[in-house]
Amino acid sequence: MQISIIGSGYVGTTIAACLADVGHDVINVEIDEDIVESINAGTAPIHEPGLQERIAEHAGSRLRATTDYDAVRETDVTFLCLPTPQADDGSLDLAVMEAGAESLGEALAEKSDDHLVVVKSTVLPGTTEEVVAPTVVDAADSGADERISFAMNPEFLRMSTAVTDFLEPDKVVFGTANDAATATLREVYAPILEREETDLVETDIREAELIKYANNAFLASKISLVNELGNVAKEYGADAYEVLEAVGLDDRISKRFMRSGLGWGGSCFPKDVNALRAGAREQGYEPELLDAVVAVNDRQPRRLVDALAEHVPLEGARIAVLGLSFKPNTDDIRKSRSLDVIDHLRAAGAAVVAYDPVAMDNVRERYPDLEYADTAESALEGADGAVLATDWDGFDDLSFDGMARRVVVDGRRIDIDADELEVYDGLTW
Ligand SMILES: NC(=O)c1ccc[n+]([C@@H]2O[C@H](COP(=O)([O-])OP(=O)(O)OC[C@H]3O[C@@H](n4cnc5c(N)ncnc54)[C@H](O)[C@@H]3O)[C@@H](O)[C@H]2O)c1
Ligand SMILES: O=c1ccn([C@@H]2O[C@H](COP(=O)(O)OP(=O)(O)O[C@H]3O[C@H](CO)[C@@H](O)[C@H](O)[C@H]3O)[C@@H](O)[C@H]2O)c(=O)[nH]1
Repeated sequence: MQISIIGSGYVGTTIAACLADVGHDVINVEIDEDIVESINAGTAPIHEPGLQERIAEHAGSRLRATTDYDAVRETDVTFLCLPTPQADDGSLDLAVMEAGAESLGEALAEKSDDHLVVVKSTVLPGTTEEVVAPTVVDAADSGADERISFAMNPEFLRMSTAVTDFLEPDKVVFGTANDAATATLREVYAPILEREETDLVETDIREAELIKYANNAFLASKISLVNELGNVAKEYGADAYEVLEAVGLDDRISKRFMRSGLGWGGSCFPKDVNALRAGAREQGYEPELLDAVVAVNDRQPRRLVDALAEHVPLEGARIAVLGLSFKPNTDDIRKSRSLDVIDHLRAAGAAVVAYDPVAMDNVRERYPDLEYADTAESALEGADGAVLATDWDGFDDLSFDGMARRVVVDGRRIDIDADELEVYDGLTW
């Protein structure tokens, strides 16, 4: 099938490479020329396991990239993978979606065949039908509403496991308004739907939009509850990890997403929970539980720095922060809790030396004056204290010998050898 993908960021690039890998002809339409060049040269523009080899294999044949929207006319279906960021007041900012939808409509004005536009971006109920569709249709010529149809297909992939999550999902959700759209989506996903483990949910567009928010709200709430229980466990001197491991044996609860600590960050949970809160309020409903979910999460970095301050006077201290990405195996630092930790440490007068295996270039743009170390051990050299902020592989095997004071506060319950440490403290245990 001929597929175009508008926006080639974390989602657009990943799904383009994966759809090419399962046999489709895919073209990425992206405004950033560096990304376009990178894909066409066979180089992944982001760090994501499994992506580089797929882009290298298919670039120039089944996978191409361009800045020119006219390319969509050669395709049967277009996926919109544009950002849907958070506005200053927490609500959903649709400006980029609207701009992309308009460019798409203008390009489709000159296509006489039927075309399916699929919203892949995370958008609140009503957005596909009330914002995206009219914008595309208005920008195309008259009669466009007869030829162009719309669908919503939320994406559940996670950073760092994006390729396998897309190719081997628990579920695929098609929100459509007619059978032809469903049939097209079935064709796109045919190789993925062959897997027995993948459930297919076919529903209306509005439900598909809300399924994505409900999914993320549920997971973020689960982690905040786990963190609240962890904070209480620490007050009692009980080990939250032992407690929650036992709780997770109950099938209804499950063992997954039970790791307490610094809390959730990333490009999705924060903005999506906030968009849902703002959307609910707009509809006249007070989302009190979701408000608390965010409040608990926002407190964790401060709690970690307070815990460190109990062992090390922070003013003038040299503190190593290990792990800067919002989770391991990605260079994505969007809403990373590590950055909040750095802000609190600097506000308390500490000199921070930071290390991350892949995310330092991204952090450097935001903190050009921070000291960066080439290795975790060199960050620890001479430090008066250290914070473990992201649970990267290899952090369980660190030597703390070079520290001036061997004080470590762990925000992620990494299995380190704490025997030689002066102080080993955990955020929630
Ligand atoms: N990142 C994730 O893990 C994830 C997972 C599921 C869903 N989502 C959702 O998918 C959407 C995209 O997220 P992302 O993380 O890939 O965003 P991103 O910011 O990484 O990528 C968006 C891309 O769109 C490009 N772009 C901006 N305006 C454009 C335009 N007018 N025309 C063409 N390209 C344009 C940008 O240059 C950028 O490369 C969001 O709605 C997000 O909530 C993200
Ligand atoms: O037990 C846990 C699990 C996760 N986290 C934190 O939660 C955040 C999010 O982690 P994860 O969900 O693995 O990563 P994302 O890539 O943000 O993926 C989420 O957000 C995506 C974008 O919407 C969705 O597609 C995914 O299904 C959803 O899991 C990270 O900061 C993790 O450190 C914890 O603190 N404890």
